[in-house]
Amino acid sequence: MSSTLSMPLPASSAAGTGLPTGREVPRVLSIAGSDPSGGAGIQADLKSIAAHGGYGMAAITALTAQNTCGVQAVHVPPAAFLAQQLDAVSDDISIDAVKIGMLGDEAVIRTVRHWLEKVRPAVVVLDPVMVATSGDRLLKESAEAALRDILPLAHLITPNLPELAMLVGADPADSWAAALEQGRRLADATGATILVKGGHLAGADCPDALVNTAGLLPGEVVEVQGNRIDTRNSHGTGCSLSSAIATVQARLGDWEASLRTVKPWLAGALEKSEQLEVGRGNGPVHHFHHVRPALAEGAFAARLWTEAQQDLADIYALDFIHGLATGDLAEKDFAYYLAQDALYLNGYSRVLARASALAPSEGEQLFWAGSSQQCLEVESELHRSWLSTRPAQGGLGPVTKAYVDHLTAASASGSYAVLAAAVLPCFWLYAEVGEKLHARFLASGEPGGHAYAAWLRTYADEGFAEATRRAIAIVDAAGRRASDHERAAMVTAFKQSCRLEVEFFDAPRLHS
Ligand SMILES: Nc1ncnc2c1ncn2[C@@H]1O[C@H](COP(=O)(O)OP(=O)(O)O)[C@@H](O)[C@H]1O
Ligand SMILES: Cc1ncc(COP(=O)(O)O)c(N)n1
Repeated sequence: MSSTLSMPLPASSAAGTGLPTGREVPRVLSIAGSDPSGGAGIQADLKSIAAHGGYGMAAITALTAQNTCGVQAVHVPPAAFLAQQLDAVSDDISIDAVKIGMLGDEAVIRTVRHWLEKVRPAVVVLDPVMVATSGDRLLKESAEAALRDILPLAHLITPNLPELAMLVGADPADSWAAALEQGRRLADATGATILVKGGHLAGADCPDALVNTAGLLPGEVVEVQGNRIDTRNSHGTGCSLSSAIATVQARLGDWEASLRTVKPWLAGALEKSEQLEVGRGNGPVHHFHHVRPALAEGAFAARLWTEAQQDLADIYALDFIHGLATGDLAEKDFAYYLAQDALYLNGYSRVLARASALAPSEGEQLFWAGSSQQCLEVESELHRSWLSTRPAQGGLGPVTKAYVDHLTAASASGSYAVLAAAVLPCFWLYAEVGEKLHARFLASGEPGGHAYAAWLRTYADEGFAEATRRAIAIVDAAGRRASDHERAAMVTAFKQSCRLEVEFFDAPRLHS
């Protein structure tokens, strides 16, 4: 073991205070090697930093040619150029946290050491990278002593078990207790906090622990439990963990809280790693597993429209629609349809009023309130004109009741988004069918003796078309804001209404 281990360099003053920078977006510098396959090194660091809301920077210590199967080559550029990179950053930018990864050789370590002594960043996390997951060396054996010497300049050191063993000059720990004991020894020797990681142990658990023997933590050992994820995609876990914890520490100033934030994220990144399908070996983790892809404007409405296509096709195939178009529809069927429409509109108006009550903005509140009023006006117009000359057709029909019940249930769900999705088909499908029927009527030369000519002309209402466009835009925006769960409920409510639109047009055949 290096003699310098017993003579730790003084850590920077901020190390002990653990004061958070309080910055919303910490500026985090990774000093590490490049992994062109994107899973480890600076590439993993920049993703991890961004995944935790930091602003990532990177000074490159070494270039590697590697992929998920192993390291093919390592090129360490002149250390003087690394010094230039580091100075370029620190001369211009306040750095809230530094993460140090692969250092490569002694000259690089010396350069980083001088820079750390000069700049004294408030948070320094050092991952003593020596050997890649694939077993390839990333630090020259001759540089191991120099690496030990730089450790006291770090506030947190994050060795895996083989690295921990090497740093304390012992055999790799074969139990968690032995690993913690080695962690204590390294904490004693460096004055830093050690993150002892359970990744290389066997068993269903995968614990990590912070170890500090200088009284910086609530206890000498602070353990954070975790379950072992069954995956071989562990390429870059150490890099990802250390840069994530540096970022969160810069914001929180509390190592335990930072570890408790980062560990579940890393577990999720390991769990979702399969989704990436990167490489044939030990694949990378999914750094952004927690970020849902944003839906583009119109994308959710487009999805709903796709869902509605079968119901639209079913509507066009109905005898009722066919009869309305040709004028051959039995008068009693039409009368039944109108009477049910009037009853439906009354219930629909109440549900739209509820949408108005739940609306998140005054504009939408006004839209639904206006639509609700419009419904009642159309209803009374139906009674005044079309229904005044036709005998009453009994009470509430079964489909009308089912439709109004469905909408009422959607309004009782309390979700504005679900309610808006449920009321949309009455705008959208009705406008679509009306426009088609009207166009067909015009194309046929508006035959004079057509029994439903006056009704078909009412379909050419630009005001209703405009209201429909607005309703679609409102539901689209609500869908984009919604959680996955709520969005799925919106689709279900929308589809149910589409189905009921089909049944509503078919009801006269069955119930008149
Ligand atoms: N299979 C796994 N399931 C859950 N967490 C893991 C797994 N493997 C590693 N980890 C976690 O990933 C981090 C890195 O650990 P480790 O694999 O020991 O280090 P390294 O990547 O440096 O070899 C630790 O937080 C560890 O607990
Ligand atoms: C450039 C670089 N830095 C670090 C590692 C170690 O990562 P891991 O041991 O997690 O594969 C690596 N493979 N490449």
